[in-house]
Amino acid sequence: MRVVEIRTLLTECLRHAPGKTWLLLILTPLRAITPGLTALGLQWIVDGALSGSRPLLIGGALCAATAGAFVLAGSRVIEVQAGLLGGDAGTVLDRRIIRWCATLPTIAHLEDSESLRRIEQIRGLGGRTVVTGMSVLNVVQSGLWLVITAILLAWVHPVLLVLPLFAVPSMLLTRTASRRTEAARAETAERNRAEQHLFTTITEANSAKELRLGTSGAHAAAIARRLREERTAIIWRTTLAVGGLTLIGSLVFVVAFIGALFLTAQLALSGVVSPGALLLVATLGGQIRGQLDLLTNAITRSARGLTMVGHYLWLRDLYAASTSGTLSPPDRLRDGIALSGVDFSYGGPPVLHGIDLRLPAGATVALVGDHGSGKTTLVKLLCGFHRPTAGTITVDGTPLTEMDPAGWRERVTSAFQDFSRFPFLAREAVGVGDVPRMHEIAEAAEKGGAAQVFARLPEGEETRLGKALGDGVELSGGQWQKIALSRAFMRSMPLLAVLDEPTAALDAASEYEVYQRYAEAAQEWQRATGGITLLVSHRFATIRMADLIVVLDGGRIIESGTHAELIDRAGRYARLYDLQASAYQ
Ligand SMILES: Nc1ncnc2c1ncn2[C@@H]1O[C@H](COP(=O)(O)OP(=O)(O)OP(=O)(O)O)[C@@H](O)[C@H]1O
Repeated sequence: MRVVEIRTLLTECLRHAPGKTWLLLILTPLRAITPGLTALGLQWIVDGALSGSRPLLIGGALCAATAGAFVLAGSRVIEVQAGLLGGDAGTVLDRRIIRWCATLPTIAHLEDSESLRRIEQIRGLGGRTVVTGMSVLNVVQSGLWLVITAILLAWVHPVLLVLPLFAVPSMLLTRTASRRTEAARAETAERNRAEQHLFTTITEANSAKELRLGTSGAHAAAIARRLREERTAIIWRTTLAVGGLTLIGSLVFVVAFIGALFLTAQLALSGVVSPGALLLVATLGGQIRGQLDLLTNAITRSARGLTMVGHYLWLRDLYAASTSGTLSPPDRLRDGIALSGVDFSYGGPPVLHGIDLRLPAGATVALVGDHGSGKTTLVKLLCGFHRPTAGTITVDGTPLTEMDPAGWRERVTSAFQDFSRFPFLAREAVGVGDVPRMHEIAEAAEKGGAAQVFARLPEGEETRLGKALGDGVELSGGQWQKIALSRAFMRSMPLLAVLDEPTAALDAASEYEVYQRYAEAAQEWQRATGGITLLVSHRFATIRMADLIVVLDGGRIIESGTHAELIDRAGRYARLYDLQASAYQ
């Protein structure tokens, strides 16, 4: 039993639409008495007619009519109320889910396939809120119906009590079948997502060049075909198994039902029960399978819906845990940012080990290392996108986890190698770097190089970029980078400014120039706020400008110091520096 999930659902419905919820809570289980009332009514009508008893005939007709009226009117009321409740509570839940997904400060859930699967399943929760709630109520209704049916059958003859038992194997097999369907759904969801991702990659302008020049296009198409074939095989296997299981279950019950009718007919012939009892048993017995199907469907639907509610609770807890910090970041850094014993893993083997590092206030720090050595991961931890698996990060002595993530993010600016290509107007693509100051882009556009890009656009900064939101102008890789860099310049007083290879598409001279310009601009706010600039680059002309250089290898810090100190030490940094210098000679 998923008590927590059911309680959450009930609480949400009662909070947003108490009247409709109470009405459904009362009316739905009441539906359980209608089939029994109909069967009893029919028996009395037959017995009344055969014995000439007017009260029995009228009583039977009243019973059957009341049950019929309730089925018609009650079900309509339930349907309408459930629809309205779905609108009320479902909309609130959907809005909340979107807000949590959009504002969750950490990004671990977007880099892990299990979390992505959960998020994909949560997406439809709003629309399914009432379906799930009604399914839970239908389980209660069908359970009650079963009890009433058992009492009526036992009243005819105690042996008939075993009839519903013969429907149990059928029910269990149907449940097994629906579990298999559920498992197949989960198994195909991941392939479906991978297939969609491949389709997007194949049809995106960005990847078109590589796909056409290399053999990766054919490779991607082959993977998509394999995923589709695997998906179809899973669906076929499941459909066959599910069909076989439900057929066996149905056959068992049909044999038992025929036996029950035969027994009642014998009892009626020998005068032990009235002839009307045969109609009662036929009516109730004929409904057992259908009602048990309703029960198993209701169980399956509630299980699926409650799994979604479970995912919703997971997202809620994730959101609560990652936004638990409340402290505001300092106005200015006095000491700096310190990492102590920091380990990190993306779920597999650790990618950062025992990082002890102090980034002094007002300094420019460069991270150096081979591809995959952990530079971007370290940057992501400092931005608060991930939390360390062990160890602490403190800002002027305050743990980052205790800080309000939104507040910290407002004091961090960043430009990444995999920067976003926002399909907005050119000025907006820069301005979103600091939404409250969105219209003051001139300085940032100048410093980051976007001003040069604007000058070449047909409608200047009013030009729409990219093709995703209309027929905009497509930019070159370097031009997009200048837009991204300018966006990073929008925050005027950051405590941490990250430049993680945002200039990789520029040549070495242009990168040097950009960083020079950046360093000049940074001096002002570094003095004013004690802010730290964190550079990630593979180019030593840029790296050597930093006050502190940190060399990473396999997720560990192997050297740190100024350029001069590291050259004197003649270690890894000095060797890499010599290698690059000799390549330029
Ligand atoms: N989202 C992720 N999920 C799982 N593993 C990841 C993820 N991102 C990075 N890694 C792994 O973490 C390690 C460090 O990666 P990271 O991106 O931090 O390296 P890097 O030094 O920035 O590399 P580069 O110079 O190529 O940008 C690598 O082994 C990489 O495979």
